[in-house]
Amino acid sequence: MKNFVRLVRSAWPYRYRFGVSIACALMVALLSFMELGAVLPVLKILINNDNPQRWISTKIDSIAENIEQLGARREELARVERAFAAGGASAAPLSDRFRELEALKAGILDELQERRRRVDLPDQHGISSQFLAQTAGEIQGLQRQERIADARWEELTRGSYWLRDGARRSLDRRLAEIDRKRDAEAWWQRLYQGLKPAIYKYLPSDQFNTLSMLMGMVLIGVMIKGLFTFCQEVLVADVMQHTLFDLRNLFFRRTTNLDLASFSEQGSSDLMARFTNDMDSFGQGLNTILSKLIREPLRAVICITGAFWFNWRLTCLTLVVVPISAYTTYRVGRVMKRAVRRSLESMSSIYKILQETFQGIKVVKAFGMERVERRRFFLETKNFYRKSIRVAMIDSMSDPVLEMLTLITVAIALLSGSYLVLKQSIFLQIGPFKLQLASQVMAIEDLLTLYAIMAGVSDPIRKLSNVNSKLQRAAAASDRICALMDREPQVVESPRAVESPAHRRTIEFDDVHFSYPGRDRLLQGITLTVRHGETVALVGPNGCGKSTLMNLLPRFWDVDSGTIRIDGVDVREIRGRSLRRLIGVVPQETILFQDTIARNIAYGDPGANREAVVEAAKRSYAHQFITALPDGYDTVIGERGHGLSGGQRQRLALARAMLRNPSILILDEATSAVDIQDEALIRKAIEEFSRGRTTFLISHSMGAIQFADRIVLIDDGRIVAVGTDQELKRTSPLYRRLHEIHYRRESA
Ligand SMILES: Nc1ncnc2c1ncn2[C@@H]1O[C@H](COP(=O)(O)OP(=O)(O)OP(=O)(O)O)[C@@H](O)[C@H]1O
Repeated sequence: MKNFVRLVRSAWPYRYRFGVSIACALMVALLSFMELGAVLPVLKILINNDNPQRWISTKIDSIAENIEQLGARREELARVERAFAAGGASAAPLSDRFRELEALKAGILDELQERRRRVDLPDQHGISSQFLAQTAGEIQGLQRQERIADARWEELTRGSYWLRDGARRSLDRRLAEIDRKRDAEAWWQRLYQGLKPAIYKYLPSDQFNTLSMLMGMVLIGVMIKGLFTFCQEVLVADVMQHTLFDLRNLFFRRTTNLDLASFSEQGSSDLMARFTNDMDSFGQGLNTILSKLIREPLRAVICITGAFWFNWRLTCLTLVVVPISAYTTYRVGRVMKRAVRRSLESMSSIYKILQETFQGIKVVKAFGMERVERRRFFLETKNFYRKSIRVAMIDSMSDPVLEMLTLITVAIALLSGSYLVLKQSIFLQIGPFKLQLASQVMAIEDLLTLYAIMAGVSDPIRKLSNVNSKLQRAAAASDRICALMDREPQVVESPRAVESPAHRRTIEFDDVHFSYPGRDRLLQGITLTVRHGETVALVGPNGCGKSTLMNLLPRFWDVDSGTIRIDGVDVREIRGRSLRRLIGVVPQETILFQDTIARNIAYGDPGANREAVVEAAKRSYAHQFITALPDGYDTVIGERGHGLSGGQRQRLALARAMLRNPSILILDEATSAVDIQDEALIRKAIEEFSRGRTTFLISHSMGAIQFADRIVLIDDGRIVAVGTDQELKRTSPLYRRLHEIHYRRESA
C-alpha cells in the first residue's frame, strides 16, 4: 500500500478540485439521509393520521414539556442548593422526597397499565377511533408525567450524592447547564411558534395531500442529489485523468532516463505492460479512492450519525460486528494483493509473447512456427485465466462474507428493536442480563425509521465491498510501477560533468575492462589511441566484443575499470547530451520510426531544413530511391521501416548520422545490406564524409575496411593486432584466416 499511497499523492496539485468534489459528496450524503429521513413523516401520516399542523403543535408541546421538565430539575437542584447553603441538608428531608416520588411513580405506572389494557381490548372493532386517539393521548400524558418524575428522581439522587461529597461547584455547573438547555429549547420554541402560522396557512392538512407534498419534496431532493452526484463524478474523473497524465509522463521521463542495462534487463514488453495494464489498474484504484471511498463512507457516516441521534444504544449494539468485518477485509486484502500481483506478471508475459510474435512474424511464418507460437500464447493465456479466476474467487468469496455480516447486523437491530416495541420496554432482557437500549419506549414508526436508516448504512457498505479488491489490484500495480520508477540508472552523470571538448586531438581507450551483468568478463585490457581524423576498422570473429567496445564510447554502458578519454577528458566527466552530440552512430540494427522519410532523417536534428535533409540523403545515396516513392520525402514509412528494403533502411540511417555532422562517427555494419552495385558508391561517400572526423568502422566485409587508416583485430575481448591491411596479412594468422573466409564467400 505504501507505493499506492505514494502514487496517489501525485493528485495533490488537484486538491482544490477534489475539495469541491468532496463538498458535492457531502451534499449527496446529506440528501440521501434526508430521503431516508422522509420515512418517518410518511409513517406518521399513515399510522397516526398526522399532518404538518398536528406535527408543529406536538413539537411545540414537547418543547414546552422539556422546558417544564428542565424547570422541575432546576427547582429540585435549587432546593438542594438552598438546603446545602443552610448548613448541609440532612438525609431525612431527602428520603421523604424519595418516598413521595416513589408513590407518585407507582400511581402513574398503574394508570399507564390500565390505559394500555383498554387499548389492547380483544374486541377492537367495537372501539371507536376517537376512543383510541383519546386513550393514546392519555398514555402520552402519563408517559410525560413519568419522565418528569424520573428526572426529579435523578436530580435528587445526584443532589444527595453531591451533598454527601459537598461538591458545591458541580451543583452550580449543573444549574448553569440546565439554564443553557432551557435557553436553547426556548429558542426552538420561538422558531416553531413563528413557523406555525405559515404551516397552518400554506401546508395541506389532508392526509393524502400531505403525502403528495412530501413525495414532491423527495423528488426535488433526488434531482438535486443527481446534480451533485454528476458534478462529483465529473470532478473526480478530471482529477484522476490529470493525475494519470502527470504520472504517465513522469514514468516515461524516468524510463527514458534509464540506461541500456535496465532496458535489456526489463524487456520492452514488460515495460509496455507496466505503462498500460498496470497504469490502468492504478487508475481504477485511484478512481475508487477519489469517488467511492469518499462518497460512500460519507453516506454511511451520516446515516450512522442519524441512527445514533435516533437511538445510540441500539445503534451501538448493531455495530458489534464491525471489527469482525474490518478484520475479514484486512485478511482478504492481503491474499488478494498476492493473487493480483501474479496475474499482472502473467499479463506481462502475454505482452511479451504478443510483441515477439508480431515483431518477428516473418521469422514465425518462414519457419512455420505459427502452431508453436499459438501454443505458447494458449498456455500463457490459460495461466492468466487461472490467476484471474483465483482473483475473482477471492473477490467473490469476500462479498458473501461481508453480506452475511451485514445481515447479522440487520438481524441484531431487527430482533432487539422489535423486542423493545413488543414488550413496550426500554430494556432488553438476555438471561440474567438487562441491557438498556432506549431512553424511552419506542413506537413502531420510530423503529421502522431506524431500520430505514440502518438500511441506508448497509447500502454504501455493500457498494464498498468490492472496493478492497480494486485497491489491492491498484496496490500491486503501484508496486510494479514504483519498482521501475525507483530504479537508479547505473550510468549516471557526474555532478562535476563538463561540456564535451571540441574533439581535435585523440580518443584513448586505456586498459578498458568490461563485462555485462551476470556474464563473464568480455573486454579485457583494451588499450588503443586513435588520432583525430583517423579511420579505424574493428574486425574480429562474431561475439568478440567489437560493438560492445563502441557502446562504451557514448556511455551506453560504463567501463568496469580503465578509462576512455576524448581529448584527454574522461567520458564519465562529460555531460551525457553533450557527449552524444559529438558522436554519430549507425547501429547494426537499423531503427526507423513510423513517420515521414524526411523526419526520420532529421531525427537527431529536428530543426534541420529540407535542403539539409536532401543533402544528407544524397550523400548516403538514398535520394534516388526516395524521390522514386509516391510522396518522396513525405512518404510515411511503416513501423520499424516496414515497406523499405534492408539496404534502403541502412542508407536512411546513414543519412541521419551524416545530417548531425558529428566529430566522431561509429558505423557498425552500416553497409551490410547494401547491394554490390551501390556498395562502392556508399563506401566512397563514407570515405569522403569521414574526412576530418574520427571514424570507427565495424565490418565483416574486408572490402568495406580497405580505406581505413588502421585495422584493429580483436579476439576474445582483447586486441590481438593493429596495423594496415598489408601489415596484418603479414603478421596475423587470425586476420589471414578471416580474409580467406571472406574471399572464399565472395567468390562462392
Ligand atoms: N546487452 C547484453 N547483455 C549481455 N550480453 C551481451 C549483451 N550484448 C552483447 N552481449 C554479449 O557480448 C558478447 C559480445 O557482443 P558484441 O555485440 O560486442 O560482439 P561483436 O564483436 O560486435 O559481434 P558481431 O560481429 O557478431 O556483431 C556476445 O557474446 C554477446 O552475447
